[in-house]
Amino acid sequence: MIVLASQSASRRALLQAAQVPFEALSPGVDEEAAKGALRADGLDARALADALAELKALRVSRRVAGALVLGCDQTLSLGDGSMIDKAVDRADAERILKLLSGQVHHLHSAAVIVLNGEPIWRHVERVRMTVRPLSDEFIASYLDREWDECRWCVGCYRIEGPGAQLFSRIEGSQFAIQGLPLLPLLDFLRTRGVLPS
Ligand SMILES: Nc1nc2c(ncn2[C@@H]2O[C@H](COP(=O)(O)OP(=O)(O)OP(=O)(O)O)[C@@H](O)[C@H]2O)c(=O)[nH]1
Repeated sequence: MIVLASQSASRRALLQAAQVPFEALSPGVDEEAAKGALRADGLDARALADALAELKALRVSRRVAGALVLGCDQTLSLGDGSMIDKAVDRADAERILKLLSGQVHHLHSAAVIVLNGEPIWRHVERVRMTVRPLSDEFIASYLDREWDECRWCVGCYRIEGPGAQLFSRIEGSQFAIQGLPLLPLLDFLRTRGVLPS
């Protein structure tokens, strides 16, 4: 059994589908405040995802002595290294999708496992995402259908849903896009006897 320090339905679904025994606890982290402080320290997108994943796992680890606690986070970076946050409203989602249109961006999907307050494993997977050129009409119709679902997703897309229509190429793991670098995590869990080898 592991503890997932997350409120993400998508992360829970990934672990459930892979038959990883877990319980989920909310990390209770003010992510925006933490993100602001870490970015002020100059962390890039990859390091930021790793640090936030660790923070969530550490926060829950204090409450569950002896448990393997998994924290996760995702960040999205453009070619110039600038980062995109989750859309605050539908107009912001339109702005983001116009920014991503016809460009390559990277999604950084981090996972950290903490045991008794000590990080013992971490993995950040970078997925290279090529968005095809999107017309304003397509973006508007896509958000008409998908805004209520994709608003919780960094990048305004659910790759396993209509988000697939945004891309001409994806280089990396779909698991990592949906929420966490699953295969490296399963490798680690096998070494700990949580999963059968
Ligand atoms: N279903 C689905 N979810 C996605 C996709 N891309 C990103 N997400 C979700 O978008 C969210 C990214 O925000 P985060 O800040 O990393 O996580 P969160 O949802 O706030 O949840 P916590 O783990 O509690 O922080 C996660 O829940 C991801 O699982 C996707 O393509 N499909």
